[in-house]
Amino acid sequence: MDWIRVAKSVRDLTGMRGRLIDVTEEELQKHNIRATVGPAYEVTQASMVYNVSLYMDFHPGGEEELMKAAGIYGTDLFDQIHRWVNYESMLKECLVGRMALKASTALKGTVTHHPSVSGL
Ligand code: HEM
Repeated sequence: MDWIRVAKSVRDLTGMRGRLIDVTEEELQKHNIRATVGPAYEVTQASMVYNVSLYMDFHPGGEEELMKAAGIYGTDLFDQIHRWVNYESMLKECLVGRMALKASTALKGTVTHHPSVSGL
């Protein structure tokens, strides 16, 4: 069966029962391995987070390549290889949520190192 048919036929592909979540940095990093039951997450453009566990076996570039972007912000790698690929449509059923914005992310490298706010 091809990927599109699989994606359409599997009920609750992400295991999230249709719920979308805000994925924290910590949560994303936990999913950097391919688990048999648990998901491997991948982030692409617009900070969407996808569960690519099932797609893994269908990726024309292979599992090893796809796993390079698991658990991290994978957009740059993705774009270097195939900017033209319509991941949004291909992975529609695999969407887990969006990256949660952390207050400290915006401050990283600047205010966080200031002695008066070092507790951040
Ligand atoms: C996250 C979602 C991704 C999707 C939906 C996806 C999808 C695809 C598709 C549709 C192709 C075939 C393109 C064509 O023949 O024109 C492809 C090929 C390929 N992908 Fe991905 N990809 C993803 C991520 C990645 C990442 C992160 C990497 C590398 C780090 C990667 C590496 C490759 C390589 C090397 C090929 C070429 C295989 C070949 O032509 O022999 N892909 N991918």
